Parts: sequence; C-alpha cells; structure tokens
Amino acid sequence: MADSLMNVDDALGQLLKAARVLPEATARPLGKALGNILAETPVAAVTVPPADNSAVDGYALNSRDASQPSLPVSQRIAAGQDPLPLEPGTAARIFTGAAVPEGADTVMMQENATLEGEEVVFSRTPEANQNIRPAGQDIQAGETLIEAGTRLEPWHLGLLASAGLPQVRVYRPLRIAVLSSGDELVTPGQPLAPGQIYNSNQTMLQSLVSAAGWEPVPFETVADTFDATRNALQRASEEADVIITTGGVSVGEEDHIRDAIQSLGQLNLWRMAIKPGKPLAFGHIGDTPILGLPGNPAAVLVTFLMLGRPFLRCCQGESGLTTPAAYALPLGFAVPRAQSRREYQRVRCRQLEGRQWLEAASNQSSGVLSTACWSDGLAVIPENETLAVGDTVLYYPFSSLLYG
Ligand SMILES: Nc1nc2c(c(=O)[nH]1)N[C@H]1C(S)=C(S)[C@@H](COP(=O)(O)OP(=O)(O)OC[C@H]3O[C@@H](n4cnc5c(N)ncnc54)[C@H](O)[C@@H]3O)O[C@H]1N2
Ligand code: MOO
Repeated sequence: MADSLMNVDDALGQLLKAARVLPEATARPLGKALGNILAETPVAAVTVPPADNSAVDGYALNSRDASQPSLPVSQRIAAGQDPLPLEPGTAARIFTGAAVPEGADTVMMQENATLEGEEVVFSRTPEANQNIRPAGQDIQAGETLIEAGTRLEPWHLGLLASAGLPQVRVYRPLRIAVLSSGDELVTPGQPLAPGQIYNSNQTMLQSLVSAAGWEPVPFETVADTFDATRNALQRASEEADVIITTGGVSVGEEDHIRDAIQSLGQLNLWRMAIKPGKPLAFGHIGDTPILGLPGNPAAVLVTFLMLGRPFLRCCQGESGLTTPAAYALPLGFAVPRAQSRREYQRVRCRQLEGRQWLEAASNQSSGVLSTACWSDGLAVIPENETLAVGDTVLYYPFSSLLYG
C-alpha cells in the first residue's frame, strides 16, 4: 500500500544517519586535489601577506611629511625586494605588492604625484594608512585554514597555496561498484534479440559516479538468478567501498537483489514514497553499503541524485550541507490530482518577460530518458497536494544536483 511507504525526508535522514566515512586519508599535491574532501584541518605556518605592502603603484612616505611642498625620492622598491628603512623627510618610489619600508605609513597613488627632477610633488594631501595592505590581512600564522570535511574548490586550493602548502591530506575518492541486473540487457554494440533492450543504466550510472568525482568499478551484467546476484554482490562488496545496483528490487520473482542482500548482510530500507523510484533498497554487506536502485532509467537518475549522492558525499567524508541547493519557482502547469508519492518531475526552467517558470517535460514515464535530456532539472511535486499554474515549487537544476 502506498500509504505505508516511508516519506522521502525520513528515508534520506536514515541514509545520512547510516553513512560512515569509508576511504582512508592520503596526501595529494594541491594540483591533484580538486574536488577531494579534506581529511585534516590544515594550519597556516606563515602569515599572509607576510609584510605590509603597497596596494598601488606610487610613493611611500610618512604622513607627518604631508605638509612638505615636495619630497626627495630616496629609494625604489619593486615587488620581491626587501626595502631599507625610509630616510626621514623622503619618499620611496614603490610598486603594487612591494613591501612598505619601515618608517612609511602611507602610499600615494602615482596618478596624484608628479616627479620634478629628483623630487616628488603631490596634488593631494597624503593621509596616514592609505593604500597599505597590512601584514596578515588574509591569514595569521597558526590559524585554521579550511575545516576538515570541506570539498576542495579552486579557491580553497588557492588559499592553501598562498599559505605555502604543497600538499594536503584528503580522502581517497570512493570506489563504487556499479552493477546492472536483468536478463533482457544487452551492451551497446551487440545485436538485439527479440525481448532484449540495450543497457542504458550502466553507462548513465557510471557517468553519474564519475561526474560526482568518484571512481566507478564496472561489473558485468548480472543474470536474473539468486545465485548469480548473490555471487556478484559478494564480489562487489570485496572490491569496492559502496555498491550500487540497478533493477531487480521490485516484487516480481525475477527480482533477486533484496533476497541476495538479506542472505549476505542486512536490508535496512526498502520502498519509499518517491516517484519515480519507489522500490529503492538500502542495506549492508559486511561494512559495505549497498544502494539497490530500481531498473527504470529515470528512476535511476532521480534516486541517485536525490538520495544516492547526498549519502555518498557523507561516506566520502564531506561534512556540512550535503543536500543540493534548490530554488522556489512558479509552475507553468497544473497538478490537478494529488498523489501519495513525492514526485520529481523532469522540467525546464523558462524565461518569460523577465520571470522564470517551470515547464514540464512531455513524458514523465520512469522508462523514458529522452525527456531528461530535454530538461534542465527536477521540480518537486509534494505528496498529497494539488497545484495550480503559478504555484511555487522547489526546483533543482541538474547542475546543482550533480556538482553543487
Ligand atoms: N507488481 C508491481 N510491479 C512493479 C512495482 C510494484 O510496486 N508492484 N513497482 C514498479 C516500479 S515503481 C518500478 S520503478 C519498477 C522497478 O522494478 P525493478 O527495480 O525490479 O527493475 P526491473 O524490473 O529489473 O526493471 C524495470 C524496468 O527497467 C528496465 N531496465 C532495468 N535495467 C535496465 C538497464 N540497465 N538499462 C535499461 N533499462 C533497464 C527493465 O527492462 C524494466 O523495463 O517495478 C515496477 N513494477
Ligand atoms: O518508481 Mo517507478 O520508477 O515509479 O516506475
């Protein structure tokens, strides 16, 4: 009965609660750490910038000499040089990024200065503390740079480089066994016999895993028998950190994933109020979690993005927000009949007269992938609600579901 299905929030909550960090930590050079999860909190050994430096090309001076009609230029300081103390009553030619000499407390931009012989004349009165970037304005030595559990984006790597770190400790990317089950499945490139279809889930799921930054471990297609399923899951549990299967989780006699999980370990969850994707199963074989996604390709896409990826991010060691960003947008279509399952509809975000609204793909069947290709995201149609045109729903762009 649909009423007894667990709702999506509870199911996601249970998955996240069950998630444990699975891979070991390893040192990686910064250039190879993009997208990895920090396993330790790095601490700055140096102050950044290490010294007060000039924000502009101009002249460094002491503001107590501001009333002088002109100042002799006593030294030239380029970025990278270690300046001499400023001779009292003089100015120093200075360039952006160069260390401000001891004794100077301000820098005048060269646009407000004229060189007359050996002396500089200012068209504005210098004031203290102008155009100086103080030592440590970015990082103080001993400070925590980035919290463990952060996914390393380009700006994090830049910060670590600015603190002089050549490498970081990150978790090795998850190795995820990807298995499809079904006697009807044929690998693209082979001829199709009557009753057979091409295996689309294997390619899509391996790509979803890779796009999210993990390492897919592809397995051959699993035949629809209990023994073949059990053997494949046993092997996958030894070779990967996590197993994801597609197909064979529903109620028919040809569906063996649940029985195989129960015979090798435990089944923790099965079936939830989600459309598409109702028969999703979750369990463990030893310490290896297994996500049994349904066979319908659109159900694979939706359940991987909405439930699988947040769970896997936690298993990878990512902390904080592991659910993607959503946007509230008006529907360009109505939902006249309430449903007991929360539906994730394939939609496209349209612009009309400066306003965004959501258009539904023409076919929401869980067996159809062409409409996922037409779409740019998923709209959440809440359970037990009818909706009118213009009502606001949550919209997840595919980009935020996969990379956000
Ligand atoms: N009596 C019931 N039947 C079904 C129920 C139900 O509650 N009672 N639920 C339906 C729902 S909802 C779904 S979703 C499917 C899921 O079933 P399975 O996970 O057991 O998947 P299969 O039966 O193996 O396959 C479903 C469908 O997808 C095709 N498929 C499977 N694998 C692939 C692949 N790798 N590439 C492309 N297409 C694939 C398969 O041929 C089937 O057409 O169960 C409903 N039935
Ligand atoms: O969950 Mo199934 O994918 O509704 O067809």
